[in-house]
Amino acid sequence: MTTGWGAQSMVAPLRRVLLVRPVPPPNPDCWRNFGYVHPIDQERAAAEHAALVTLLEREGIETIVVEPEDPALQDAIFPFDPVLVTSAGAILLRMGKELRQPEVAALERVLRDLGIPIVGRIQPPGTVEGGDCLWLDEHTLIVGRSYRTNDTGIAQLADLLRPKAVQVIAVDLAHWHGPSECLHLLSLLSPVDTDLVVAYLPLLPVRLAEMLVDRRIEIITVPEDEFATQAPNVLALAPRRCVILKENQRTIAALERAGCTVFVYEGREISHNRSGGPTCLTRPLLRAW
Ligand SMILES: NC(=O)NCCC[C@H](N)C(=O)O
Repeated sequence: MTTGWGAQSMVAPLRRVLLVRPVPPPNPDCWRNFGYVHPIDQERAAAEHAALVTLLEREGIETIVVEPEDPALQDAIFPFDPVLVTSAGAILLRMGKELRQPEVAALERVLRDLGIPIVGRIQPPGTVEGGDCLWLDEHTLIVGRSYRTNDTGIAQLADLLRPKAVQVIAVDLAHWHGPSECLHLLSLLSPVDTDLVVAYLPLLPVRLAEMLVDRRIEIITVPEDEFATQAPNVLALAPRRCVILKENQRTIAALERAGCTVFVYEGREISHNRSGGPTCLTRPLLRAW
C-alpha cells in the first residue's frame, strides 16, 4: 500500500486515488432532483464504475473505493469535488450545489480514516467545488468563478494556500446553460502533460487561454459535438497516459497523434446521465514523480 498524500498536479504519475461507488437511489424519481438526464439504471452504474476501478488498478494505481452510507448522496460518485489534496493535507471545500453539501463530512471521515490531515476548510457563505480547481503547476491553482464557486470561497482558498506558496488565480466562467446545469472549469479543459492540454476553446476564459499560450502549452481542441460527450474531461494517469469516455473518437485520435496512450471507459450512467467525466469520478490522493 502506498502512503502519503499530495496532488498539486494534474499530470504527475497517479499513485493513489479515491473513488466512491454509486449507492442505490432512495427512490426511482430522485434523478430529477439531481438534474440527471434520465432515470438511474443502478445495475449499469455499478458495472461501469467497477470497470473504471479495474482499469485504474491494471495500471498499477492504488484505488481506495468507498460507498456512501446515505442513499441521498447520488452525486458522491464524483469525489473530485468536495475536497482538494495538497502536499500539506486536505482542504475541505463547500459545495455550491446544496444537495451535495453533506458529501464533505462523508469524505472528511474517509480522509481521517486514511490518516490524511485536514489543513483547512471553506466556511459559509463561501463555496468552492473541486471541479473548478485546476493545478497549472504545483504553485499555481486556477479557480473558475462559476455558479458553484463564489468569490468568498475563492478568497478563503487563496488565504489557505498563500502560506503554502500557492498562488490562486480566479477566472470567470460563462453562464452557458445556467445554474441548473453543471459547468465546471474542468468541464472545459484537462492537462494531459506539463506542456499539453485538451480543451473546448469557445468557452475557455480568455485569461486562461492566454496563460496557456504564455507558457507554450499546446492545446488539443475538442470539436463541437464531442464537447457534449465530455471530451475535455480527461484523467491523466501520468504524462501522455490518459483516460477518456470512449465515444470521443476525434479527440482520442488527436491525443494519439500527440503521442498519448489512451484508455477508454463506458459511462452512459456514471458520466453522461450524471454529467461528470473521469476527472470528476476520481480524487487523486497522491501524484508523485
Ligand atoms: N468535476 C465535475 O465536473 N463534476 C461533475 C459533477 C456532476 C454532478 N452531477 C453535479 O451536478 O455536481
